[in-house]
Amino acid sequence: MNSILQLQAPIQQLLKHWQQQGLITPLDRHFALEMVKMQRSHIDASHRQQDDAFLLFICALLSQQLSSQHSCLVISDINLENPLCEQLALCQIKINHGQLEDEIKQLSCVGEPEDNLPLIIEYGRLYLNKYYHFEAQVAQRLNQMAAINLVANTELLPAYLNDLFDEQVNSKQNNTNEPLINWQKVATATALTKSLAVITGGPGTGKTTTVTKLLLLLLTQSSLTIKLVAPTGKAAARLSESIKASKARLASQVEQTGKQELKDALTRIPEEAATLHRLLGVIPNSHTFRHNKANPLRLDLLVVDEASMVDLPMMHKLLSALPLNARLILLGDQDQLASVEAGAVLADICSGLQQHQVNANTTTQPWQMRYSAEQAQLLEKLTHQPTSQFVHPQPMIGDNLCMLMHSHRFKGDAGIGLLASAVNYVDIAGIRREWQHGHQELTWIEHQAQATTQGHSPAASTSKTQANTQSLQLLQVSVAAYGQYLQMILDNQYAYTQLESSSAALENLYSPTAIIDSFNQYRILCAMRSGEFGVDGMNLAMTNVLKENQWIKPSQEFYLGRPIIIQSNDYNLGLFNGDIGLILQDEQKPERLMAYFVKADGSLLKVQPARLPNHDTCFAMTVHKSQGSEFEQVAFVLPQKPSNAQWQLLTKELVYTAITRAKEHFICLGSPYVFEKACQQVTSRASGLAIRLWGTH
Ligand SMILES: Nc1ncnc2c1ncn2[C@@H]1O[C@H](COP(=O)(O)OP(=O)(O)OP(=O)(O)O)[C@@H](O)[C@H]1O
Repeated sequence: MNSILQLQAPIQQLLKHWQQQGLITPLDRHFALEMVKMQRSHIDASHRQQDDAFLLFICALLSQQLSSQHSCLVISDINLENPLCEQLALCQIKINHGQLEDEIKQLSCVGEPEDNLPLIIEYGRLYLNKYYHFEAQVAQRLNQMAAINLVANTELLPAYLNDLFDEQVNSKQNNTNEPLINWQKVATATALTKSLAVITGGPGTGKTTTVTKLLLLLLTQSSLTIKLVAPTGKAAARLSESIKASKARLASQVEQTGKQELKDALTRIPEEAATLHRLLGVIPNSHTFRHNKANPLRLDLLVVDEASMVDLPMMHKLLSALPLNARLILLGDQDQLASVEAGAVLADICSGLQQHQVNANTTTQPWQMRYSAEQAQLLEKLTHQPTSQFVHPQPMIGDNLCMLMHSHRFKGDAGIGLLASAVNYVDIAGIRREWQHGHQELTWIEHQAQATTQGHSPAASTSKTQANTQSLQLLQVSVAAYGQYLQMILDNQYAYTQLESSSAALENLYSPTAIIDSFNQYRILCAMRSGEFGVDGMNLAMTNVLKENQWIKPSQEFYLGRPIIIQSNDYNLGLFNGDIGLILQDEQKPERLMAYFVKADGSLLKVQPARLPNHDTCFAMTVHKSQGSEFEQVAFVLPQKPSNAQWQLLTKELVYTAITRAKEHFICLGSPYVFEKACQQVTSRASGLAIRLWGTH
């Protein structure tokens, strides 16, 4: 018990009970006690025991919320069934829902936005002061930028837009009777007319294609300093690759126009993307960045890809460092897992377009664009697309948004796209239909009580494998998939032994980049970290089965072919949380092993294994860590019998994110019950950002 703070016996009992039941963590307890201490310093000694207990209760609830990545506590959502409420009567506390907000406002450490107090209440939400300011300032800046209209050349732009957008795509969009709209064209026009543009959509809906065309048009009009960023190194590398590919595709279209200004502008579209951390300028061992409000970034236009991964504190830092006259384009998929840290900024920005909550009975499109009459008219003038049907009396920041809804990556009847869409709409009948359809791109492996061990595959033939036999089929697939990069490593090993006798062997060597590319074709993604079917269990199973098949020799920590995922940042080495590499023979000195990583700009980073920061093996990784990456084949592993705590993590967004990491083949090891129940758990993060951007809707 805190030595300075003397709590009365019932309150001590209450705290003890909460902790024993695992309802609060030591951090929650510490935070709540600090608030009580502070309250005591503000009120006279005659304070009542109920005051302490009530404050402890509210602070424990708030702290619980923050640990679950919510930005605040929504007071009307406080559930009196919450186990924390049991035993409150011991301290003579009665919670009266109707008066709860007023009672919280009476607490001396709770204040209004302008008060310098640790807790702030606004819009029926209780915030930690710091989070309140993050949220309020992010909203203020977004609203400010959203209101800035740019002068669009209505004489020239329609012709350019026609040059770049093929009207034929419309006919493929959907088979409803709704007028077909080329949303990529509309999104480009949106970003040409607004200082802030948010272009969202699922995988392959053409976000990069659209932004490349947009940059092309902008660069025909003026020379701009443009920066491309993404939250992780992997996502930045993908953005860079996608922009290059998109430019290459655009080249022939531009050529056909015969317009020199377009040809010139195409060469000026930047291709290199950096991580957000790199852009903002990391200061080692500090949470602050070199670029901030006092030292803004030097750029005219910033494109942020994978914006769903940007958490509230990071968005705050980014917007603070953005020059006042800069333009911002956010790209991302609002349906993916929300950021690892607090907030769901992209989902909140898009929330005003939501027509209804997605639930198990919904199969209709839940989103609809929301324009002001002026913007709809301008967009129609520029694009000749019928946007007026989406005029809304309260457009708010709707004028700045565009949602792309048609995936060009997955052909209309491709299983991955159809399954992802059914999961996204929580369409259980659709999910069952897609699994039963027999799509080539989808493979279902059922968790079974007892797996058969017939067959002579390497995995099945082993007796020492520690993995549960239920995952044998998956291990066989994984051995075959990982065998590709491991074969390249073995070929290199042989070639190195031949180097002395034949210099021609050098030509046969695979580069580290080629081997890492091959490794990145396939990945096991687990819903959980721990347990037999979590990352730890699957990594152990893979290590054993690959060893028994003599692909690897894991007798020492850093063995040839070991995949590594970095778990913490090391600014000196230039390695960051989530970076993935391989232990390979050193190209210069093949007798020693080095860890190789491909960085965001495509360059290779070679590090002595002993110097690696915190890391793990990475045959399997969590779905969370896979955000921003894609693989040809993905094997998604669900737990067999989730515990109560594990059920909390099994959400629709997790399943959707796992499926959409796969480009060609999606395998799932699970049970239909767990898969479907996970899809029915739709995440919602408590925040006030949506209200600040959209008002109450
Ligand atoms: N209008 C279109 N017509 C035909 N194909 C298109 C169109 N737009 C995009 N594509 C194709 O779809 C694929 C995905 O496009 P793009 O990379 O722009 O999508 P994205 O939304 O950025 O994808 P990701 O989810 O990977 O970020 C590309 O092969 C691209 O050529």
